Amino acid sequence: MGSGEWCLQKRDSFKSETLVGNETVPEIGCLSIIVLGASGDLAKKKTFPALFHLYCQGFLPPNEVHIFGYARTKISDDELRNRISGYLVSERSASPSKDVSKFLQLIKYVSGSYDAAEGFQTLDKEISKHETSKNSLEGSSRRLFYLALPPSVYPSVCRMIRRYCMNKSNLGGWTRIVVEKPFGRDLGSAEELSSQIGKLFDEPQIYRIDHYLGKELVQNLLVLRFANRFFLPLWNRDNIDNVQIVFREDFGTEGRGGYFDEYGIIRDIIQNHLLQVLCLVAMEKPVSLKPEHIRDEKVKVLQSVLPIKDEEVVLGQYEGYRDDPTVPDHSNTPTFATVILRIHNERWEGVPFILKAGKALNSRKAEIRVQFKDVPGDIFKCKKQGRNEFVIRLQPSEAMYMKLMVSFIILLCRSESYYKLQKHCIYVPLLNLHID
Ligand SMILES: NC(=O)C1=CN([C@@H]2O[C@H](COP(=O)(O)OP(=O)(O)OC[C@H]3O[C@@H](n4cnc5c(N)ncnc54)[C@H](OP(=O)(O)O)[C@@H]3O)[C@@H](O)[C@H]2O)C=CC1
Ligand SMILES: O=C1O[C@H](COP(=O)(O)O)[C@@H](O)[C@H](O)[C@H]1O
Repeated sequence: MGSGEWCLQKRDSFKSETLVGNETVPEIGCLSIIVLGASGDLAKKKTFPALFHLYCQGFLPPNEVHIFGYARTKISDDELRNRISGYLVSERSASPSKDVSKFLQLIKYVSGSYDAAEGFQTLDKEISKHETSKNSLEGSSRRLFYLALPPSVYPSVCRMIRRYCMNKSNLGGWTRIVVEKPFGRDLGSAEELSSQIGKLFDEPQIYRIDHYLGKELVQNLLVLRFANRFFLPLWNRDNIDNVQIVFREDFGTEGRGGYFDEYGIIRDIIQNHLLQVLCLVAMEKPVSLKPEHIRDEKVKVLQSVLPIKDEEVVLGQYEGYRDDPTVPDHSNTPTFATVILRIHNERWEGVPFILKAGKALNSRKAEIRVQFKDVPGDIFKCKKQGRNEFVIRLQPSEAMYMKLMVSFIILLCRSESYYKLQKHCIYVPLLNLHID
């Protein structure tokens, strides 16, 4: 396959095999995907669009998959469909509007609270109705619960699922839950959450996710670092001056105050997305690509981070944040933060990792900027000499580029202006060449 070509593998469905006792049994039942918090921002911007992409690629065949939305807001099936339809974009489909309307027909909405039996009993009835209509043998069907909700409600929602909505017996079917970040508010609440969910579900049933790990260039970080000789000798304190990991968004909370104000930008972005990226940038080579080996190396990085100094933290809140009706009038929650982390180990001693995140800024961008040290013994005596940088732009328009020093003459030598320049040029300045 030539570079730049897409590799799209069509699968018939998500069916595979599941372990029942000591035996593997083929999955034969139908699949229900239940999005809890379906009225919210994550659901409309990311979860339903992601399901739509899977549907368009043939992973969610309508004869065996149904999707349920659940939240407290009292809306009809069609109202939910209208809320999300504008976010469903299929660039590669021949008939996008047909795909959208077929996909929307797979969705049913159930309204109910997150801590009372009634809503979850109704939800269970609706799921069972769908399973029966597909002639799915009781116990063979698969139920995937996606919690697009603030972490404060995970324990009660998990209890309700456990009590009222589990797959009924063990005939190759299963019940799984997907939980979003942030996982709690601090160490104590994260440990408590883990133990609460752990009492209700076995570890293989629980999926904790961070969608930054699914971004193409984040997935590429290990390959970049450990499959390219180029970077091996440079990636350390001898050559790198600082690393900046930056997230900026050009919109504010937009009605998400119910979740955001309780957590703030540090818990929303830095503690999870940016720390995951930091770990991949800073970690040592794992023994293999097994998840446990990668996790072990990430944990070592986190264990080596020194306590943060107050003078190396800046917090801010954008003007107008409190005008959002879902935000309390006197909120002190930060919507911007810069934090310097220092990793106390042989590779990174003395190299600041500058983490920045902010909402309602002037542009939308997420990037990793590695700034190299100045070249020793500069013979060019050029005060404008910039630093070498290696930049990985995670979004928008994924890119990797380097900032290198070159001479002006070389840059223009193939263009007409070179010849014009030659006549006048006595002094050749150094240029910061930006290769995108
Ligand atoms: N938005 C995004 O792009 C992303 C968000 N996430 C994570 O997803 C989760 C949800 O975020 P998001 O959808 O943005 O947030 P929202 O504020 O949109 O909340 C989602 C839904 O949860 C319910 N809800 C909100 N606040 C509360 C509350 N205090 N108690 C009970 N229910 C509440 C509301 O539904 P109703 O009132 O109808 O019940 C709301 O529609 C968070 O953990 C966030 O970190 C992760 C990745 C990206
Ligand atoms: O997790 C979150 O991420 C989004 C930004 O995600 P992106 O993939 O569009 O960069 C952010 O808006 C939200 O506040 C946060 O909860």
